[in-house]
Amino acid sequence: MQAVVTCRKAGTQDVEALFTLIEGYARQGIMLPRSRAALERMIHTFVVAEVDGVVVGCGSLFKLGTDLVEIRSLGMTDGYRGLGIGNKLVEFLLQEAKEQGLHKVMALTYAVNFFERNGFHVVNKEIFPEKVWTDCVNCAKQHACDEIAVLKVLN
Ligand SMILES: CC(=O)SCCNC(=O)CCNC(=O)[C@H](O)C(C)(C)COP(=O)(O)OP(=O)(O)OC[C@H]1O[C@@H](n2cnc3c(N)ncnc32)[C@H](O)[C@@H]1OP(=O)(O)O
Repeated sequence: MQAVVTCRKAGTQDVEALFTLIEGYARQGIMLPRSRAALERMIHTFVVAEVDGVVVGCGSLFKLGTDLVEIRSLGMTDGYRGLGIGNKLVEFLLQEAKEQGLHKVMALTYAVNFFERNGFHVVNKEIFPEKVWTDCVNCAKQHACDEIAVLKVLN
């Protein structure tokens, strides 16, 4: 029987799964760490992907301005990468952004090809307002950021 993949908004019952997933990538320097308390506070910004009811991926939308939002904390658990679930999560996040009336979606990432396949293009980091960099104070690489900025403008 084929596995059922679904995307949905996260709830407080997902905090532990999100914490574990993000912590794993934070240790590899791919994501910023998020405490359980912070996740609880920001849970309304998160979406999750489930396979047969088990959380295998997540992503979040962080509002940066009246029309600009950032995709953050996007990742799959081991064994679930490369199965098209990331594409589904991004689609879901873009739909969420649209419903919130936000038409410019950006991300800072190393997975540039993945975002390009989802209709984003590489842009100069300098085009974003100062506000974008609020989270960077928590990043070990803040003075040597090598992530690439990508942007998608929604119709
Ligand atoms: C803003 C941020 O949060 S950036 C952090 C991004 N997260 C990470 O780097 C964590 C590690 N990676 C992952 O968790 C996942 O691989 C993700 C989120 C990047 C992509 O999710 P997946 O489910 O693996 O991607 P999916 O299977 O939908 O792949 C879609 C396409 O992107 C490509 N792709 C997937 N991951 C990557 C990557 N890291 N770099 C480049 N291309 C990629 C795939 O080859 C695939 O191409 P295809 O459609 O021609 O086959």
